[in-house]
Amino acid sequence: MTLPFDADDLNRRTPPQDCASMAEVRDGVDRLDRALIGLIAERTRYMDAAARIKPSRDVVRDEDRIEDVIAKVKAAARAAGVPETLAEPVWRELVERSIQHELQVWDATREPQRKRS
Ligand SMILES: C=C(O[C@@H]1C=C(C(=O)O)C=C[C@H]1O)C(=O)O
Repeated sequence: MTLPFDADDLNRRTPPQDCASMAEVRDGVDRLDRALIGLIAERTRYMDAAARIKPSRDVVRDEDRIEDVIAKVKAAARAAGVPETLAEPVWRELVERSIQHELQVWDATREPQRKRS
């Protein structure tokens, strides 16, 4: 499997501790954002797969799995030195938007009579 972003593009960034100008800082942020979008794009393809696999619209939103995702992200954030106060709200929003996407895909790929009325 290849990485879902251009590693050469990312590798051209100046490490944060070596940045001497805001131009270098912003170039590094822009390169990371492109990589993050690539990762979020692939995360979204898993939402498409979930919409294909789940048997009913009622199970698109799974509260236990949401809390499992958030707990794992908080642990990963702690390990990586990312403040939980940054990671948790970002992921809660990402999951909510992902569920909206999954619901749209679920509806678009089912027969009209099986859609929510
Ligand atoms: C992809 C799923 O569907 C939803 C989306 C989730 C996510 O963005 O990680 C988590 C829970 C679900 O409500 C899933 O159930 O795993």
